[in-house]
Amino acid sequence: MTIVHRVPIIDIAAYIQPTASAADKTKVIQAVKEACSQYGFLQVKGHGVPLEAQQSVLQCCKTLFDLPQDQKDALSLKTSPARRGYERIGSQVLDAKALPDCKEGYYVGREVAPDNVGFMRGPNQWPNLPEPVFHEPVTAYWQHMLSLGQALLEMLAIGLGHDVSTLRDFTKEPVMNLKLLHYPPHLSRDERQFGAGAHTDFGSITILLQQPGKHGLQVFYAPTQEWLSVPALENVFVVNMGDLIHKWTDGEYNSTLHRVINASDGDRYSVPCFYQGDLNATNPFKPGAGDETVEEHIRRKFDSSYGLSAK
Ligand SMILES: O=C(O)CCC(=O)C(=O)O
Ligand SMILES: [Fe+2]
Repeated sequence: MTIVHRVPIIDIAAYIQPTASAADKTKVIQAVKEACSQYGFLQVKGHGVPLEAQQSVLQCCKTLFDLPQDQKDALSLKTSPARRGYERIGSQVLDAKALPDCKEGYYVGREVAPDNVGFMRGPNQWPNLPEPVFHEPVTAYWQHMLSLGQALLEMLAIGLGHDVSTLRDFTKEPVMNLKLLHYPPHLSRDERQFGAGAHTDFGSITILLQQPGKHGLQVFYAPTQEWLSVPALENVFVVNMGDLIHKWTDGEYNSTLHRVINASDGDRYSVPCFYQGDLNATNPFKPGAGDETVEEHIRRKFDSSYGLSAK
């Protein structure tokens, strides 16, 4: 019998609901742990993020990327020390063996005053759109991701046998950035062209919202050397482990290669949320081990993917 491998869908409602029994919470945590070890990826439902908030942020993608090119270029992330703002199609090379990615993107994170600027810290570059059209739905979605990110990290920590309190420094003032993404229709016949080249994510965890029905994400499953397609399902988030969690758990939670080829006829929008963590934190699971900080790790990985020198 052939075994079909697929990224599991896990209902995490029992962890989030205060009234759920301890036994049900344990079951969810165990299922999450197994998915993180085997695939490095899971899909979550029962997450508590309102569907309208998801639909609104996807609409924000369309509104933003429909703006004239010069208005988008005026928000370029390359001029922002906080690494917030817009990148043109072809700006990022996620896989050095492939062509530059066929996607445009826009990073937005916690709003920080201009006098508190630093790496991934500082003001956002908001487009010239009415606040209820862009700023407000994006900010509301960011808040939902912060709560879901916290819950997921707790599940990961408990699954490894730690108390939730071990996450205190790491989740104190976490850097967590949304990336609004637009993949135009995939027209190239060049095998080296991807929407997003094969890569692992840099940070701790990524919570990805795919536009429902717009498939395109593929995850590498090393035991069988297969690329597994992860369908774009409504009200289901894709969650994956980043390089920090991989390193900090000695690979027990796997940071897995993935890539995107827009498999739909038209445009594809998606919104990954990169939960990096508090920049000053080190490995919460091995305090005092002398690891590099979150900032040192992220700066190295992020800047090299854009050809930026570390500042
Ligand atoms: O757009 C997607 O489905 C995934 C994007 C992704 O992997 C990334 O931006 O790191
Ligand atoms: Fe990714």
